[in-house]
Amino acid sequence: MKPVSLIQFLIEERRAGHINAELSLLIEVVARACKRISVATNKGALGGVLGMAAGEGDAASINVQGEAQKKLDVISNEILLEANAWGGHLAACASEEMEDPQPIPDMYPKGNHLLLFDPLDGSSNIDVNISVGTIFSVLRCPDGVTEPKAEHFLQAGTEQLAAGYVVYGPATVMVLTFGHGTHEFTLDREVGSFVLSRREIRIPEATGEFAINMSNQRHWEAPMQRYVGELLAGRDGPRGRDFNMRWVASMVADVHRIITRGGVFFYPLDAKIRAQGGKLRLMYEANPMALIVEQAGGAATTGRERILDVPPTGLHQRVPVFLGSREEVERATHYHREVDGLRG
Ligand SMILES: O=P(O)(O)OC[C@H]1O[C@](O)(COP(=O)(O)O)[C@@H](O)[C@@H]1O
Ligand SMILES: [Mg+2]
Ligand SMILES: [Mg+2]
Repeated sequence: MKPVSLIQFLIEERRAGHINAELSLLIEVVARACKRISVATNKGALGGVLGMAAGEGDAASINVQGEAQKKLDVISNEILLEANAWGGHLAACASEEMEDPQPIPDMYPKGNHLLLFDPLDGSSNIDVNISVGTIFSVLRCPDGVTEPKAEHFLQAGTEQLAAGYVVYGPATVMVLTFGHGTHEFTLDREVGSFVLSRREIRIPEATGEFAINMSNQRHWEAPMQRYVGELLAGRDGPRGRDFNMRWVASMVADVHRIITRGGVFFYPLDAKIRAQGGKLRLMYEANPMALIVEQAGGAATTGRERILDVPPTGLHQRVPVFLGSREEVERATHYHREVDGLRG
């Protein structure tokens, strides 16, 4: 079969009426920016991009989440902002690395879309040469809004027009959805273009593999203790089978494994992070991943409700995340809802 490039795929999606020309251009621009991030991550120590970003004096730079920034967090953020500034496809961008949304400069034409991104996900892994990635989500700019503020980004995940991630691993791979299936593209480094490698990905409904940071176990809520306890009990426990465990600590890499061979990923609420609502960010981590996973036949909840239905209250809002193979997400969610006295 003849290879299908990302550009050809976008034309097909336009013809099918799934996207318009402006959204197609936006995705092309994001893909181009991600190729540049891929080049920067691939250079590793030789590119001078490893280590912490410099802040005041000898201190490391801190982002809006109070987390120390890696040099590549800052570089990836700048690549995405710069690439998207002038194309006329966006009204504003919002990022994990910026407190407030960044409007498109007045000197450039403005479009009707809002782009949110986690420019470098799993950045604690960058110095040890483990996969990292970029996550993005596209929303429509509300009608009549010429200078979008944070409140204009606060739309439920069901409103996303597109969602995607790119994993910078042994191969650079983009996974994309417009709400009509989830598709994978692999970067052909010689040619410099993304090529369709899997169309209409399906996540198996059942799985024997889970991903969670077990070091937080003592802080989890009772239903999470119960659920994981049953998995760990294996063949002799109530589930009557053994389960395998994996944790990369790059959400993109963990989700990509699930998209490829099934599995389930949890970043639950725990006593340490209860006050902030969870670890992962709703608008540019949980929502795009939830749409990608649902479009591949999987499920995504906060442990209590569907992620895509969560009403957003802040640009950097955090939520618990349960996603992947439907049967396990539903079982873990049921244990939580049961304890809360909820049905389902
Ligand atoms: O270090 P922990 O607590 O296991 O958390 C790992 C999680 O944190 C993240 O690294 C958060 O993303 P950022 O690197 O973008 O802040 C996820 O990719 C990952 O799943
Ligand atoms: Mg992240
Ligand atoms: Mg990040």
